[in-house]
Amino acid sequence: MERSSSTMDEEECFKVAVVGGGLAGLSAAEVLSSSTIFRKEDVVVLEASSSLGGRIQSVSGLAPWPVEIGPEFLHGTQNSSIKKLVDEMGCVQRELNFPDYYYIGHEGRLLTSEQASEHADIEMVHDLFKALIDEDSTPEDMSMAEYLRKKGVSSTVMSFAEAIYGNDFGCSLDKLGVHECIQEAHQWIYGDTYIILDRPLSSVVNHVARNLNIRLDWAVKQVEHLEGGNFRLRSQDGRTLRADFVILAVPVTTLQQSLITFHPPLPEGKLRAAKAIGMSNVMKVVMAFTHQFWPKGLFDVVCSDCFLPEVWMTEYPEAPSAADSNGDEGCKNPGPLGQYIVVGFIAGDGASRAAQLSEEEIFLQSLTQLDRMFGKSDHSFALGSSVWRQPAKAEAFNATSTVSGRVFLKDDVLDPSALTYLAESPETRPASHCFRGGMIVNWADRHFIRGGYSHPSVNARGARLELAKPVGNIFFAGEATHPGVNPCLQAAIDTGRRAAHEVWGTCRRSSL
Ligand SMILES: Cc1cc2nc3c(=O)[nH]c(=O)nc-3n(C[C@H](O)[C@H](O)[C@H](O)COP(=O)(O)OP(=O)(O)OC[C@H]3O[C@@H](n4cnc5c(N)ncnc54)[C@H](O)[C@@H]3O)c2cc1C
Repeated sequence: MERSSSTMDEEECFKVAVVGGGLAGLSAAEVLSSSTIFRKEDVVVLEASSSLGGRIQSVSGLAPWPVEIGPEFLHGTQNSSIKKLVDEMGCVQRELNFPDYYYIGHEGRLLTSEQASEHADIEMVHDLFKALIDEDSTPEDMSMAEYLRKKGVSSTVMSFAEAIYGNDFGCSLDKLGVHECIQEAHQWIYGDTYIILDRPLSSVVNHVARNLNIRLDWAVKQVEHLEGGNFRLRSQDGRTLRADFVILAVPVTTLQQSLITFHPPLPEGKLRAAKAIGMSNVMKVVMAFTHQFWPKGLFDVVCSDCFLPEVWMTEYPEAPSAADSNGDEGCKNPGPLGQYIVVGFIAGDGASRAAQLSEEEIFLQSLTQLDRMFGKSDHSFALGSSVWRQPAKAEAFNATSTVSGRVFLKDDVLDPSALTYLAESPETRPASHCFRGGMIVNWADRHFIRGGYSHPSVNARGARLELAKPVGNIFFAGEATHPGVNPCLQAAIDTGRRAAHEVWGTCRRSSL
């Protein structure tokens, strides 16, 4: 093995290069850097973008608190590495019920979960999913859309299933694979509780990264296996370094789209496995309001037949919490637009369709939906009402236009004449009335991510295990390599730690 952090022909040499500074890569580097066989300087994390965290990102300026534009919740409290980590960090945690309301778009009705349990179509969706998981004999693999069609469900039931399950899984029903859905349900060991933290998830990232050797803006373009047995990694801008071991902790889209090339190429089976695992688009529409216009206690609404299939309301702590005093970046009050935040969550085909619209049109559709859900009915406004700025033609925008990550103010979105109209219509248009601005985040357009998260996919049996298998001294981590079809934060941590132990095991074997 070569000496670490040394230079050879002016090339730095490390024992391990971890590619990707999301939670998976950082967890891998944390295990290795604190092990008995590596020192901090032996392990380098190469992150393509200019910040750590990957899909964990928050923005300031919308609310009195950084708003998460990626993950927001801890899914489950049992057997969970992320839960253990935030407990160790002393984070205050709040439990949430999900979903606690349903909105039936075509009927214009808002139902509590108790009322929903008496709604035949909603109950049928839950029963069909439960029966699929509990069935003794697994059906042949197919998409959930096909499975439900075979069960003869109505278009209304299909549309509930799309909003309740498809959107949550991060894809459309025609991409959701029944075998991996069953596998996920059987291997889900974390429980059903949703947790939200008193501080941004970037605090967890910073905590894991606190003692690591990190290079930002280091986008790996090529991994070359050299004759001496080690690897040369080349960045997009031509820098190089060497390492004895490589851990790839990048999103599965990076392999699917061959954004990193390998010499010699990775085995065909590895690429087939990567391509078998679906990762659809996910879009978040974050909106800031000056007032709460929804019933007290309402947290989350799953909406069928609507532009936004799910919305949730976030109330941020009024007093600064521990995170502020810890001096975490982005936690200072930046002068919020509103105290009340509503997040619209769109996945799969809905997100891809929305990405073709202008930002104005996306806000228009979202606010009109919220007005209908929570305002007194007023038949005088229709979708696309002329009080809004005339949206530019959809085809004038390509997908990139919706990911500017820019904060839009009300005036950017509204025609001046609309302001007078809305001032007079707080009851019928409660959301538009107190809307102050927002942000649209289209994850397919995040250059180094290119999608939301991996979802149960058709004909993907065994693909995650195959993706996770080492190729020589190249090891694989990241949520899509979790065998439990689990695209969550704990999967990122667990796969990173697993890859670190594989490197460690290989090192120990070679030194015996
Ligand atoms: C909108 C959204 C909402 C979500 N909600 C939740 C939630 O509520 N709860 C939950 O548990 N999970 C949620 N998730 C999933 C969760 O975010 C992921 O499971 C987790 O963050 C994945 O971590 P990772 O390290 O595997 O990948 P990533 O976080 O994607 O990290 C990969 C890193 O690799 C870097 N990279 C890519 N290419 C290169 C290259 N060539 N060279 C160097 N670096 C490179 C990327 O920049 C990135 O930093 C959500 C995801 C999204 C997008």
